[in-house]
Parts: sequence; structure tokens; C-alpha cells
Amino acid sequence: MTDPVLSTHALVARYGDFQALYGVDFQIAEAEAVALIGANGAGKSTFLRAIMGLLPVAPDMVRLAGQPIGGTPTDRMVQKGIAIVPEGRRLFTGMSVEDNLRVAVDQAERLGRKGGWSLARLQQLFPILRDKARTPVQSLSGGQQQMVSIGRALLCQPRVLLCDEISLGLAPKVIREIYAALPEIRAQGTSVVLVEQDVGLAQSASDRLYCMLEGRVTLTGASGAVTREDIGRAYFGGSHAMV
Ligand SMILES: Nc1ncnc2c1ncn2[C@@H]1O[C@H](COP(=O)(O)OP(=O)(O)OP(=O)(O)O)[C@@H](O)[C@H]1O
Repeated sequence: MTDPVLSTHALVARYGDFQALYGVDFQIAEAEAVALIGANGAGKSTFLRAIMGLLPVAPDMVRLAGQPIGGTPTDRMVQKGIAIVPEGRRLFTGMSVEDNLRVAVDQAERLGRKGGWSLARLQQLFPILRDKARTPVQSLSGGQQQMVSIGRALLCQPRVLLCDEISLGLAPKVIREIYAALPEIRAQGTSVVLVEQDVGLAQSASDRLYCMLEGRVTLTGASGAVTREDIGRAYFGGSHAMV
């Protein structure tokens, strides 16, 4: 693998007395897509939150292009080139699609981030963002809202895009539409971390995957090379196989 753009090193994270991550080592290269799978409560969202500076972690535990950035406030993470599509989307309700996106344009300008994503380019990627530009986001379907959320993150011109369960609750057709955007995002040089509950989807959409169980990485490998049995064991622990 080429030098990682983002890496974690013995990353630990706690919620008060509860330890949620136990020394996670992770790497992603430029333009790579890496999936993070694991059962509910395995620590996937916590891992993304810890990277984003939403939980206290030591500087050396998260590195961007080799530079320690762990624990940097979230706004500064965005400034450095890490953006998140959060679980639940967290759009600004009461505002139109375009106004939601403009908030991200303004944020990127304020933070001095430059890159290839513009409103026009996003509207090509997801035409619904043009067709519904004036529509309040709360009137959109879940899939359309997810496109706004992804668009908002891309307008921050990220080097690394963290996606937290972007397929959750969506119809298969919409999921396909959203995942079909990944090659273009990666063609921009952006690395994509996909937290994904759907193991088959995670495997097909990524170059490599990590499986987590109870705050630890239990499997890592090329997505096309790991077997269902490998994943079953890593997912549940012990000798379970996926059926
Ligand atoms: N705010 C919090 N306070 C205390 N414990 C938390 C908090 N958020 C998560 N946890 C705990 O941390 C562990 C990891 O949760 P996390 O949400 O990261 O898992 P996950 O793999 O993303 O699962 P899911 O798919 O359900 O989101 C779980 O045991 C969870 O109960």
C-alpha cells in the first residue's frame, strides 16, 4: 500500500468509564475505499467520532499524511480535509436543498479549503439536487436527504470522506444510485471510509475492509479476498460462519 493519507494507531476511546475502542490500527490510501463492518455496538460510529475529534484522543493516535492530528477540534479537522456524512444526516430543516449546500460552500470558503466540488458538479452527480434545489430538505425522501448530506460533505473538499451508514433505511434502488457516485468521488483523489451494515454491499463497494467486534479490529483484508467464513468469525467472534 502507498503511504496512508489517514491512519490510526492504537486508537482508544471512552465514554466516561466505558471503553469503546481498544487500540484500533487503521490505514487508508489516497482515493481508496475502505469499508468498516461489524455488529451493532461494535464501535464503528465511535471510531469515526474519534477520528473527527468528537471524543478525546491523543494526537498521535490519528495521523493525516503522517502528521498527528488526533483530538483536533472538528472544525479544524474539516479544514485539514476530513469530512463526515453523519448517521441520521443532520440537515438544516426549514432550509432548502440549495441553502443547505450553500452552508457547506461558505464553510469551505471560511476554512480556506479549495477543490473540485461545486454546486454545479454536485448537481451533475445527483441531478435531484438541481431538480429540488428550492425544496425544503424535510420534504425530501430519505435517499434524497442522504444525497444532500453527501453533497454537503463533498463541498468541504475533503481528502477523506467518512460515511456513517449511508444506506441505512433506504430502498435498494436508491442505495445503488448513491453507491454509483463513489467512483467519481474517488476519481477526485478522495479516500472514502464506509461504515456499512450490509456486508455484501460493503465488500463490493470497497478495496479493503475492516471488521470490528467489541471495540477491536478482528479482521482486515482485501474485500475481494476475505471469505464469508472469515467475516462470520470476525463479526460474531468464535466459530460462527455467515449464511
Ligand atoms: N454517547 C455514548 N455514551 C456511552 N456509550 C456509548 C455512547 N455512544 C456509543 N456508546 C457505546 O459504545 C459502543 C460502541 O457504539 P457505536 O455506536 O460506536 O457502535 P456501532 O458499531 O457504530 O453500532 P451501530 O451500528 O449500532 O451504530 C456501544 O457499546 C455503545 O453502547
